[in-house]
Amino acid sequence: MSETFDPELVEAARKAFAGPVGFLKSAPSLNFLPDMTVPEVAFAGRSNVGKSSLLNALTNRNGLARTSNTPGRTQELNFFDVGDPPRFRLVDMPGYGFAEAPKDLVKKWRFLVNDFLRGRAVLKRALVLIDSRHGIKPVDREIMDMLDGAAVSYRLVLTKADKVKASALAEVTERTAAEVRTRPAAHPDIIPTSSEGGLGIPELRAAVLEAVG
Ligand SMILES: Nc1nc2c(ncn2[C@@H]2O[C@H](COP(=O)(O)OP(=O)(O)OP(=O)(O)O)[C@@H](O)[C@H]2O)c(=O)[nH]1
Ligand SMILES: [Mg+2]
Repeated sequence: MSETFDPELVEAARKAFAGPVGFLKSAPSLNFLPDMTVPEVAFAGRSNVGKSSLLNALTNRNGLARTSNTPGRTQELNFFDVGDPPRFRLVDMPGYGFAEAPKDLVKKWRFLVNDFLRGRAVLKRALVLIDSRHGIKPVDREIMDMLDGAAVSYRLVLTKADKVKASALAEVTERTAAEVRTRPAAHPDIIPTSSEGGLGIPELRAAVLEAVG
């Protein structure tokens, strides 16, 4: 189910995210990653699920991460530093699983999960975003299998909550929580969010701050 966060953590997270945010680097390949000096949280999910929009909502900066109606907008790993000096780093990942996705993108994703998500010591958590209207899809299960297999700690976040009725949101939250309960590396609680309406944004900030310690 959804979770209640300590108000002090929520306030600390609000302050942390209100500080300077800078685009650090776009990494076209795993040979060009930033140094491992700052703890990281990565945003994963199907194309068009709202990863870049959520990153903008969290940092309260429209247009920081580029968003688009066309699936496949984000093609590289994009790193954003929060705080100066940086307190943590947010990683906007390319989306997976869109219909027109070239085969090599699926391969690229396997590679990303195996080599980036598993191999990066500073990566504290992955957030796996799920569209509130659709719930978990088979391709999300594939990604969760990889994360469980690689023992990468992750948390499921519902996006676009403003697009569904409250009753449908409660239902998809419960259904999603029931499914992740059996997954070893998944956090048991789900955070429903909306980048448009602001639902769940303070809570997700708190979850990020908690993950980076
Ligand atoms: N109504 C509503 N629309 C949203 C929300 N979040 C994102 N969108 C819209 O969904 C579309 C995709 O958003 P992006 O943030 O670009 O999605 P993405 O996951 O980064 O996509 P890729 O980079 O292609 O993987 C855009 O048209 C957004 O405006 C939300 O919370 N509510
Ligand atoms: Mg994107």
